[in-house]
Amino acid sequence: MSPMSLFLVGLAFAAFWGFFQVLYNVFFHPLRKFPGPWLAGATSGWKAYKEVIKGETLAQELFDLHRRYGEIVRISPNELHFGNPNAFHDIYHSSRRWDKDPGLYRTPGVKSGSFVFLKYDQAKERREVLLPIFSKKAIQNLEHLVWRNATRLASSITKANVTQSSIDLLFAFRSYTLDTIMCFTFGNCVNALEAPEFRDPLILAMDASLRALPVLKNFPLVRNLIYAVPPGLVMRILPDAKRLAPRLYQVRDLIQQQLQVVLQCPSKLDSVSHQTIFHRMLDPQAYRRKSVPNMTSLHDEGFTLIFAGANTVADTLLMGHWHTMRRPDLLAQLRQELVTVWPSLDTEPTLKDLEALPLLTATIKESLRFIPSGVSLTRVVPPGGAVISGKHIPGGAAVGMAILHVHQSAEVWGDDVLDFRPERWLEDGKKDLDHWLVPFSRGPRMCFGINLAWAELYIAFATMIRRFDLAIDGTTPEDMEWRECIAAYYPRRHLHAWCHPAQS
Ligand code: HEM
Repeated sequence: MSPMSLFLVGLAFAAFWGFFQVLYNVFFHPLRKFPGPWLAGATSGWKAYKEVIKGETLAQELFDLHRRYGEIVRISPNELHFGNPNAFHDIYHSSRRWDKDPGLYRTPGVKSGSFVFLKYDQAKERREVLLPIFSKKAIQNLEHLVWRNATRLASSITKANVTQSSIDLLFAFRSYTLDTIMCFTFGNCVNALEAPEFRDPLILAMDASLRALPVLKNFPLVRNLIYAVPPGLVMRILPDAKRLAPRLYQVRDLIQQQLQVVLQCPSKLDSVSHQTIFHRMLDPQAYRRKSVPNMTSLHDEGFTLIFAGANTVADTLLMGHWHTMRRPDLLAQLRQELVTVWPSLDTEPTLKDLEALPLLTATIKESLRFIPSGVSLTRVVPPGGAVISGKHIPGGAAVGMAILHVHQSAEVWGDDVLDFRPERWLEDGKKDLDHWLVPFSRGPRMCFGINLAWAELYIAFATMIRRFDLAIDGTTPEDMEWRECIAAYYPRRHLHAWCHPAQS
């Protein structure tokens, strides 16, 4: 058979297979009775089209889809999205140790990090090893490290101020959180805070690589190819490689280099005053089975911890500062409150002092409510099915709910749900709001960096508001529109602010 005939036979076979799949999805699939756009139920191409070709944030469109189709929407042949906030607590309940969905969690191309383990048991084993370095007590003992990075952030901003430039707060906050997570986990920070204009190569590479994630999430074949084939070959065979591949590989390489710095010179760890992932993961005594995982596991854990820990905190700071700067009255009240525990700029307060400030705490909670988190954190319903939000869902279905849909539910937060109003946290009878604040998710796979995150948030908010007179430099609400790329990607001009040193 000639190559052309072979090609035509292949094409015919693919067309037949595609047709057969659409028929199955529409008429025989266990989820066929769930409502949603017809095309979404028929083919996963609908979601790919929205997320990759149109570059949309599906979570935003889902508000409209839930209004049209009800509280459960079929957004892919085997995936349901829930719109009722109660469903969040059903899916991410501590008793539900469901697998993570490979469709989403294989996207980063690593398999053995806390964030990407599909099975609860694997995640639990690793969590037991790492939890001691992320416990509340461990973080309290290391708050000086966070303060040190916040002070470095302030001094880099002050230096930039001398040249009369406003600050790119997205990259400034990401530099602060990247240095902090690197210092905690690797004991070796990249000094992103000292990079000119906060544009460290790792910051730029991590940001640019976000754009590749929707492609990798929606096209498993592409991603398997990209991760399996050596970079040089990928560059030749992938049409969009020039834009996508170098950044992805750059991030991996840079993190690998950081690991190597420590692995090749273990004595570096002697000067680190705290336990890092190296101390924990390479200690056989930390494991029930008393054996340590291989180097790939160490790399995967480092890689995912950096992604899980850096952008999330920075994006919360970004949203919080954007909204707070738009309310000068709030900024002034926060400054007043801070002065009570931080009267002279020469002596910083303690984390405990900050935690006792009601308005600061409320502002952080409200910032966490505004976190740009639109990804549906999909889980696989176990065989036999489960009841979610009062409905029976067949086993094998991927189910999830974007945090955005809990945080923007008017039913929970009231008609002013879209207003940034920290005061809501201070009003009487609003204690139950905490139940609906779920930025770190809930249940057995809930974030275990929560204590570090809160410490970073308190210390950075306090530093920025106490040390600087802040004002937005030309950023518009359109600039702040983000695209869901598993993490948030800001395609327009980043939030820029004037940060003039405050009088002591
Ligand atoms: C404001 C900051 C943060 C937010 C909003 C946040 C949010 C989340 C969410 C929603 C999850 C659940 C994801 C899922 O279900 O797949 C998660 C998991 C995780 N987070 Fe965070 N996170 C933050 C900071 C951090 C930090 C600082 C670390 C530091 C190491 C961290 C490490 C992790 C890890 C390792 C997991 C995976 C846990 C598991 O699957 O068992 N996070 N985070």
